[in-house]
Amino acid sequence: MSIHIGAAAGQVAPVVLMPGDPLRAKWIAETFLDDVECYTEVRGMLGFTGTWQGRRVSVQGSGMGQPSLAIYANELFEEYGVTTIIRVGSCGALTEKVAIRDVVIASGACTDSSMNTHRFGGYDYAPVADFGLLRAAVEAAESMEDVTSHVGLIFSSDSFYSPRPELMEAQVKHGVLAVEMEASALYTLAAQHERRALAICTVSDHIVTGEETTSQEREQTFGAMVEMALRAALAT
Ligand SMILES: O=P(O)(O)O[C@H]1O[C@H](CO)[C@@H](O)[C@H]1O
Ligand SMILES: O=c1cc[nH]c(=O)[nH]1
Repeated sequence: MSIHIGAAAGQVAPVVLMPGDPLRAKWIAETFLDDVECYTEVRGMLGFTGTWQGRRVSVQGSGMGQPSLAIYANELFEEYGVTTIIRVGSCGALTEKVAIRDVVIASGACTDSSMNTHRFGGYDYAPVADFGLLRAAVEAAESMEDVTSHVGLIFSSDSFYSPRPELMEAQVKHGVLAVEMEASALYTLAAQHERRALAICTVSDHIVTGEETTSQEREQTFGAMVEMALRAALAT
């Protein structure tokens, strides 16, 4: 057991899907996996292992924000030998190029977080997705007819309720498609540990049009990104 994950050695699979919401983790495990066991309930941050098309896969909630995700990603990489983490999150669209419920596959993640400022002593660092996972996710997305997907930059913010939303305008002018709160830390930690990571997010809120989905929809209806993630993780 690690401090924040109550699993014994071997209970976590090498491939982990990671939603922020622990109840989305439960829904994913119950909906997509066979032979599911819950391996942790520590702090209510649920984790499950099961099989998908005969291959072992885990689903672990990360909580909200980069400090929380970093706790789970560090423990999964360092104490459970996890090789691959794919975040399956929700996000807010920052441009009308992206619609509510579209899926954004994040090639890279910008951030306002001090975590990387601190880590790199003020130098900029460009957190990017694992290329093999990115390519496999794009190939999976291209074969799925009922979902529109986009590949590009996202913004991992420390604030859901931003005190200075106008600062996002420059990001959008430089190609950022959507905002969420975890991918930058995930990509950085995967690079540090020489493991693979990708973030795939469904648009739950549209910052331009004001459209939004309900809590229940965020928990239980973003299945296309989960299928993409499973296909990407296990194709490579
Ligand atoms: O739905 P999840 O995966 O939690 O992701 C998004 O939703 C949360 C905010 O509501 C943040 O964690 C953000 O990144
Ligand atoms: O607007 C949004 C929606 C989901 N997650 C975020 O961080 N922001």
